[in-house]
Amino acid sequence: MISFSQVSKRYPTGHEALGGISFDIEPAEMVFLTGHSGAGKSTLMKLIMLMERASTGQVIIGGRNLNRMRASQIPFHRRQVGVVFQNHQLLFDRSVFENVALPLQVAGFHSREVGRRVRAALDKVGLLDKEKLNPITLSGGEQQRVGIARAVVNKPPLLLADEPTGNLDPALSAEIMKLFAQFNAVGVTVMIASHDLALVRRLRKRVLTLANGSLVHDGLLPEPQVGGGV
Ligand SMILES: Nc1ncnc2c1ncn2[C@@H]1O[C@H](COP(=O)(O)OP(=O)(O)OP(=O)(O)O)[C@@H](O)[C@H]1O
Repeated sequence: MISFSQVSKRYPTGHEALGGISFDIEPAEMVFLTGHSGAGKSTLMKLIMLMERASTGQVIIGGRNLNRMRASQIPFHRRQVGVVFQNHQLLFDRSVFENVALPLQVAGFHSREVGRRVRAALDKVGLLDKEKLNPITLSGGEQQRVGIARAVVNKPPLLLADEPTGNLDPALSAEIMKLFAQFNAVGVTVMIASHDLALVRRLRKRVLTLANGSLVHDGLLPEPQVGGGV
């Protein structure tokens, strides 16, 4: 589903955010992306969304080579990739329903189909009874759920989340991760950037770790050493 082959990204400032990264993620895998601040996590996700282009190397998403993708094909590509941000980027002058409906309206769905799909997405994140509310009246965890419903409403095969639990307490963070795992269980490929190593470790999924733009670990995180000795 995601294939990076010797991918580097140098910004116009001259800063190399990623240097020679290679990895493959199969359809329906769930992986975490970790690393220090500035390690290159957001840059890697921006390459997948085609918000940035690789300087060298090859990025293939869902069988399509992004290096060769023309500008006219980018909207179609973006519809295949649901994105969840830390600050969820909801519109506070619209209802929960309207926020989740946006991607479908942009894609030109008929209003009856929009209603059906929005309610299905809100049901999946447990917010069906809040559709008429303004998201500003919701808790942080509920707002993040609205962001997730919006990301999955047109059923993308790939879901990316950049620090989706950054502002949430541990219990809410675990709930949000459970939601991602549920989407993954029905076949969605999921990639989540997170600083929360304790939470990531508990979920026992593959972890890609970046340091200064290089991939320094790929696999399960080792269990923490407790107490030392034996
Ligand atoms: N548009 C840009 N122009 C120039 N440099 C950039 C740009 N975006 C990111 N960088 C630099 O590239 C490096 C990687 O940034 P990136 O945002 O990918 O890191 P990150 O791992 O997501 O960090 P954080 O966890 O703090 O979000 C940083 O040194 C950053 O300053």
